[in-house]
Amino acid sequence: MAPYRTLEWRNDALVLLDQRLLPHEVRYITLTRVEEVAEAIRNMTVRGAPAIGATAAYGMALAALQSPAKTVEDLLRHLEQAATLLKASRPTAVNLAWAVDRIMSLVNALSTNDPTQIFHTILNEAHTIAEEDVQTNRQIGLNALPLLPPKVTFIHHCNTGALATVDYGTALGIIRTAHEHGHEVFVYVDETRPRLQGARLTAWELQQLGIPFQIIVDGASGFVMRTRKVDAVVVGCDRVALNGDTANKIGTYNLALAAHAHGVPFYVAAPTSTIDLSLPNGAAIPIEERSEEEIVAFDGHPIAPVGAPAFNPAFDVTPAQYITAIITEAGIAYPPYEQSLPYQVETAKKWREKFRSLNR
Ligand SMILES: CSC[C@@H](O)[C@@H](O)C(=O)COP(=O)(O)O
Repeated sequence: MAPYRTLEWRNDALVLLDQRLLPHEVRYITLTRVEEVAEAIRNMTVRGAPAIGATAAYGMALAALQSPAKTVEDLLRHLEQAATLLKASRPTAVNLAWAVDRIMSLVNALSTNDPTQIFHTILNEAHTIAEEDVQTNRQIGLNALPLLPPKVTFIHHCNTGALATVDYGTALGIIRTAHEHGHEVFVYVDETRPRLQGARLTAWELQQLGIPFQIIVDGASGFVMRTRKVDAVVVGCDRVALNGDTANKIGTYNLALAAHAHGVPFYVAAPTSTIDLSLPNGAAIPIEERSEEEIVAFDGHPIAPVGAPAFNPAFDVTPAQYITAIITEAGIAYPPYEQSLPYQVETAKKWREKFRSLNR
């Protein structure tokens, strides 16, 4: 593994592992301004729904630290602007808004005249969000264990590992937990066009964990399911609507259709911070469109003819009917998701409050 976590707070700055350079270079960048944090999220220096949520929380701490405001009123105005900037940096993963709103509601509930106290409150909450993320991921892995046979072959899409979170990972965390608990694990790793999170990042993590795998091109998953024994597809998510419709990296929907056609269980690993109960279904999930450049060129090298147009939605929505189960830190949600998901969210919230009161 890399020497430090994907993201860490050190000496009043946010340190991020630059994921654009992996797997060939391990380089960290140090950010001291909220504008830099928003840009790092936008340009995918840091990516993965839980990781960008925690990053944004630390971005709010930087906003408080860098603010020239002399009064609490001015500081609150400055923080509102920072919240808007961060939330606009990537639209699909709800963890971003979830983390920023969590910080803002805490700040708004404070009655203090001391800007320093506001900064410390934000920083503590960012640390809490980061630590909760790691525990959540480990629990998702444990919750999934009963679903898996002792010898288990997965297909996995994108990167959902330690790099996509503060540590450990969600769907990759399930694979990791199975491996740690003695299951005989093999993973087909979707390369995940166009940014190759699978070939670059998931393969890098699996190699370091000593988990056997092969990279496949995204279009190979149907053939692999048909000709080789695949026990489960596991993916992460960027936003899950009340009815279970799930937004995740582009290509997930195709994978779910192939899994359905071949009778392979399709599991979504979802921290409850990624569940958006305010949306009745997936139609209202905002889907980020990224630049054509990501498709017509790779790493600055042109692939397509000069001037060729491209359409680049970064995510798609898998209808709930193709999802066998959604695994959260509170347990396993089965259809009908309108009933099971609110229960999971409520349970996780109660645990968080209990944990918070025990640590007070
Ligand atoms: C635990 S990560 C879950 C999702 O965020 C992941 O599957 C994904 O789609 C990441 O997309 P990315 O564009 O790399 O941020």
